[in-house]
Amino acid sequence: MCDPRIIVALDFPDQVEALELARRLDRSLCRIKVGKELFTRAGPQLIEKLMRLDFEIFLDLKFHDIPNTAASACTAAAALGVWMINVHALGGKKMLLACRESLHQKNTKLIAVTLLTSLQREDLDEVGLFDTPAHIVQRLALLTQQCGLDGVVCSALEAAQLRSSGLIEEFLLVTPGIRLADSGYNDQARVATPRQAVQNGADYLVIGRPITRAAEPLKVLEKISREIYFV
Ligand SMILES: O=c1ccn([C@@H]2O[C@H](COP(=O)(O)O)[C@@H](O)[C@H]2O)c(=O)[nH]1
Repeated sequence: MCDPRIIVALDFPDQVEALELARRLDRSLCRIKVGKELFTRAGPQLIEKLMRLDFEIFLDLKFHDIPNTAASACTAAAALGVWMINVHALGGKKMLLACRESLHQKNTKLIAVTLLTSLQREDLDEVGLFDTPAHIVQRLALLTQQCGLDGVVCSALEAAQLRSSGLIEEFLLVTPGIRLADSGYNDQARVATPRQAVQNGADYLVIGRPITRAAEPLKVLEKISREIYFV
């Protein structure tokens, strides 16, 4: 199978809308991300339905809990046969190690969210993290790699710096906060265009509303795929 770099975030309140949109996409050009809202409403049956459409699934539940609970949740998520799952790196080293261990000999990729792409410097100050997003992302990415996970979620703005900071080449950088030159930020803060993201070294681009809210989602997906193909 080819390795499409675009992951379409299906943030919908019900599975009818989600499946309808998925059927309009081209599975050779994208994977699908199912997040908290859709999974809470539609559950594991939806994952099966999307996999029957031949999509690989990133189940984006961002587990963040004590090590035993987070690790058990990872085991349960991976048992659904999804391509990728995630946890929050701020859960700390013991949690990351327990989650990694819980997926021993499983094919599911495990990545960790560094700092949400909706956060900027002032938001970090408010929760007592007195440093730049770039520094915090860097520290959390190194910790995640040391714990043996497959990669991190970060913004594309941090990707170039991470790539030149000694992370192993195979370590995956998965970047949400992707915005087209003519689309608004919505609730995102640390954003980049698809082209900038790939130039900066992102492996996968998570794109929701710019595709799912477009009048012709497939056309936007095809356009972005062409834009990043030769970068
Ligand atoms: O740091 C993060 C982690 C996850 N996300 C998720 O990605 C998509 C982005 O959707 P857009 O509509 O393109 O903004 C969404 O599902 C988030 O939950 C993120 O944005 N940032």
